[in-house]
Amino acid sequence: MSTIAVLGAGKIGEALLSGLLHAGRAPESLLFTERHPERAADLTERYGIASTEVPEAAKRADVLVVAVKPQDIEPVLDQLAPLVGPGSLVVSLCAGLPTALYESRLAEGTPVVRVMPNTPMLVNEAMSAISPGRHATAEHVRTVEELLSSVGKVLVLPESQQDAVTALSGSGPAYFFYLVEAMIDAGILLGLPRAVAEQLIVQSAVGAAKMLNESAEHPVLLREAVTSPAGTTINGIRELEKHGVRAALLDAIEAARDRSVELGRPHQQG
Ligand SMILES: NC(=O)C1=CN([C@@H]2O[C@H](COP(=O)(O)OP(=O)(O)OC[C@H]3O[C@@H](n4cnc5c(N)ncnc54)[C@H](O)[C@@H]3O)[C@@H](O)[C@H]2O)C=CC1
Ligand SMILES: O=C(O)[C@@H]1CCC=N1
Repeated sequence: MSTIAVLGAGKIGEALLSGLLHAGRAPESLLFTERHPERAADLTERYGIASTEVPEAAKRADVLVVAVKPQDIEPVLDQLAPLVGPGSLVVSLCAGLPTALYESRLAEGTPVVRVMPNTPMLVNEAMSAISPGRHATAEHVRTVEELLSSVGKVLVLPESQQDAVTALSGSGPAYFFYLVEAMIDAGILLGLPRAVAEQLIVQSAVGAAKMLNESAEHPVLLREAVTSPAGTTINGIRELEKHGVRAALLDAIEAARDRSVELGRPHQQG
């Protein structure tokens, strides 16, 4: 079995490690590096996965997954530069960072694949979009596709779409959580106990997600089926429209896309 090293075991790094274990990978086939020793010790205790340093990770792993914040990439590139080459496979999970950045800093011919996953990886329901860089072959793409398929769904897309993907599915779970949080608050406003409001809304979200996933019908039709003539739902919809919630979502996702572009800008070539 191949060895995978995650460089930077924060929220998404942990989600990947945990998801891979959940999918049946042996802890011995996984490694991670982490700059905070207490965090590293905690992860090793919880998951039985060993932490290491970048040179050891580069030596032992077939796949090096970079999962540090985009703002922390420079020292990682400096460390990787003398250690990786065409025989390695570098997978970047970093928002905004182009494969060209890695290619310009690592040995000529180093294959790089850019991925935008999301935290539902923790429960095997990730949505990941993957884009090969200049030196990544179909085989490299297959390797990354296989890896991420074990923790959710995968699409292979051109890298030019990665900033939009980041805004939609990378950040998307946060917007659903935000909506759920606001709806629970509404339950509190109406006088329901918090635990009851939570159960009502979370199960409604799970049910709605399942219908979206399993029904062949468009979301508009699913919504219409809940919206009875002169019923309750349409009164709520009128308020959502009055408050411009649809436009707010368009703006929010566009702003997230813009930030992804901005995160990559200092590293733009030429
Ligand atoms: N959190 C999310 O939902 C998603 C995050 N991402 C991307 O994943 C990357 C990580 O994001 P998060 O996990 O949220 O951030 P985070 O801050 O939770 O994790 C980053 C981890 O990297 C460690 N780190 C930083 N520099 C290091 C170094 N030189 N060596 C070893 N460890 C180092 C930090 O100590 C931290 O634990 C970002 O680039 C982000 O754009 C992508 C998709 C979703
Ligand atoms: O907020 C962020 O920058 C990261 C990337 C996508 C989701 N979380």
